[in-house]
Amino acid sequence: MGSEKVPKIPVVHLSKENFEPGSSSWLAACNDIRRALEEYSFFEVVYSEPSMEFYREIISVLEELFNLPDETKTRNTHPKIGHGYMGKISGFPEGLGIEYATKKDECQKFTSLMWPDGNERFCDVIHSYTKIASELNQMLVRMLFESYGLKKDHEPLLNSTNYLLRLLKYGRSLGETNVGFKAHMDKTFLTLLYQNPVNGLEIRTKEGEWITYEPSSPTSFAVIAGDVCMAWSNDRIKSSYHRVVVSSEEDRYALGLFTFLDGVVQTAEELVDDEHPLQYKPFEHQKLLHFYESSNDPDKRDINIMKTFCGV
Ligand SMILES: O=C(O)CCC(=O)C(=O)O
Ligand SMILES: [Fe+2]
Repeated sequence: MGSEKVPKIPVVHLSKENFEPGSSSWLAACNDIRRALEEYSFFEVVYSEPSMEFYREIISVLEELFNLPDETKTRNTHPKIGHGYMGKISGFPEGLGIEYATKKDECQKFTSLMWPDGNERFCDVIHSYTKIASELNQMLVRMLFESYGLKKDHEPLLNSTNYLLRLLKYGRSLGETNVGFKAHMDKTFLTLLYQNPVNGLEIRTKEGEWITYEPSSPTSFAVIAGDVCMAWSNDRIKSSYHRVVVSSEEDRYALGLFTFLDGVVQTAEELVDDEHPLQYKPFEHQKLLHFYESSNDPDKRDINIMKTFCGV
């Protein structure tokens, strides 16, 4: 019998209510999060929300949105790639972005663009979902800082965080065998992904093996480390290389919450020492996005662009 270990995506259980910062279970979870990110750049968090009933609402409003005519969805324009409407091009899902989605008026603006006569239910559901996911993101950042012994330092980072919500649909057209998202690394600090029961998200391990994310419950989120987390952590946490391959007949819906930072981002000085010499110069997150978008390198999705952008 083979004794080879099959790599498994780490799972962390967190609850909004029953979790006292500083308690032993909190500190143990902080360390689990750090270890998961250092080892896999990715983990599953089983959270206390959303309820099953709210989960159904989320998926139902997504179906309603993607059923709108293309000429309505394409009204969602944005100068930044992936922030507005993403058409159905080969290798990518259909997507719609809502920048600053934690703000109710931004959700309202998007809703009015899609439904000029209004759609209060859509607006409320999407805004409430973003609230849940952004609170979870804040808790995770706080725990990550704490696990490195950087107790109070998470506040400036959280205060300068902006959220982009991307709504995604992977639907197979006639004749297509699968639909997906080409392998890439996110240009975020962290990304939180939530989905319907149709799987497809895969991550590549350090050993080069692709493993499928199979969420264990409707309160599971995938947590993905992005390029900015890699620079902040001085390469202790690598950016996750991931892709989506959906071969199911059923449509896959996913919601991605992407975090971007204002101002200058610097590597945490406590994470620089003789064993871990400084890898990245301070940089602006917005300039990183611009650098990536304006690069003509056909392999830019597959390489560590941080080294070229701001490597020491
Ligand atoms: O659909 C997913 O689960 C992943 C999407 C993704 O990787 C992205 O939007 O950057
Ligand atoms: Fe991604």
